[in-house]
Amino acid sequence: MIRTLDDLDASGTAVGVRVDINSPLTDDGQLADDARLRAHVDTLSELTERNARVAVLAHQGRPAGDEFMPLSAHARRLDELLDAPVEYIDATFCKAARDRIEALENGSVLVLENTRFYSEENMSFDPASAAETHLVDRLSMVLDVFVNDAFAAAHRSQPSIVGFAERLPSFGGRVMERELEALGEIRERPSPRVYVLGGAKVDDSIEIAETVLQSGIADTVLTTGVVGNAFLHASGVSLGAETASVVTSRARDRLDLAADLLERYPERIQTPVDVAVERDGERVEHSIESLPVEQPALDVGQETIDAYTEVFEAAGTVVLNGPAGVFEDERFAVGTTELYSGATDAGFSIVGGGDTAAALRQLGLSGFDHVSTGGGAALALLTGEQLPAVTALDSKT
Ligand SMILES: Nc1ncnc2c1ncn2[C@@H]1O[C@H](COP(=O)(O)OP(=O)(O)O)[C@@H](O)[C@H]1O
Ligand SMILES: O=C(OP(=O)(O)O)[C@H](O)COP(=O)(O)O
Repeated sequence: MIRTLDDLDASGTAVGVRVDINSPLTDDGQLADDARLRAHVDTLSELTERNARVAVLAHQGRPAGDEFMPLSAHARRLDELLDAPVEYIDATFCKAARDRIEALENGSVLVLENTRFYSEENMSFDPASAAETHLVDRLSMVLDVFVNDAFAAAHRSQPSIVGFAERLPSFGGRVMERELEALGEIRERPSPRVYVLGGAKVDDSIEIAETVLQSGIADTVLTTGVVGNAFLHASGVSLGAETASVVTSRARDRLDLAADLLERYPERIQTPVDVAVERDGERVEHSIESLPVEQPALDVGQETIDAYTEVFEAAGTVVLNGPAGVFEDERFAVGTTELYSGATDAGFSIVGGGDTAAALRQLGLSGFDHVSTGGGAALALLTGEQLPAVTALDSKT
């Protein structure tokens, strides 16, 4: 068990809070979505209301990526979202940043610059080595305690995620606490547990399918999206050249494992029984028996939706990751809309994933028991892994 804000006497202390506000951006560098910022309001408000001096640590994008940007827009948005004053400095751990942290008034917030502007933050370290990095070493001089609220980055072993717990009294924030509570005890969630794996990260999903089936975390795996097409392809169904090419471009070396899983768990993995393609501008559905077709399969068909929805009705827990089709085009958003709405009928429903969250917002879908702020982190936890951020917090409790 990690320590939480309930265990922290925050008043007057300088608290470093690692958040994950890595967000989609518009072409001119503005925030396209502020869901991850809103998620951290509880933790940040609680600390300012308790008179802490708060230094916010966060990343945005990856080096050389389109979304590798400063955190100035994020700081402006946090200033709107929080009652406390929020300042921003385009420095992370140099003397100027440390001086600003020391000059902070109780109950105010300073957003430090993107941690990934510094090379060490883009590498993996064990906690003891992470504690020796420049970022952790120098910030530890001016911080009294550390709060990790960055659940969505908790599967990374980067200095700002795992290093501070070695140097400072460390606590999990409210997002971290809620996510671990909802996702950490997956084996204790009611059975049958059904994992619906869709989207386009085919190799990752095949590996997740293996882990959750083998460990018994999932009773059944339902496949949709490119993942569903990949399982069909692996089972020997001739989908047509276009769909096969999407599958093979997304699945580098895991299709053999998919074929193996279908043989090992024939009763526990389901693949689509029909797909939807575009013909003359219209959505047209084809049963698997009537394949191959020339056009790419862009969604699951109605019979698949019905069959999977029936599985949800008897499910204790449903975990969904990845859209069931190309939801960006409304003709092919049917599978995603119907399956995600259907999943809310299960005893307990959990959804996660960056594109999945965007799909839910775009399609106006809600009513889940837990919507995770994390994609990779949520799935790692849902396969029973312990996350590096949690290991670091745990070891110092
Ligand atoms: N049948 C399909 N063919 C092509 N792309 C698809 C298909 N089904 C889903 N996708 C695409 O998968 C993408 C999202 O997948 P992914 O990144 O794995 O999701 P997440 O970020 O939620 O884990 C979307 O852009 C969607 O258009
Ligand atoms: O957006 C994130 O992960 P996600 O896309 O798996 O939800 C986190 O900010 C982690 O980012 P990273 O995958 O660049 O380490």
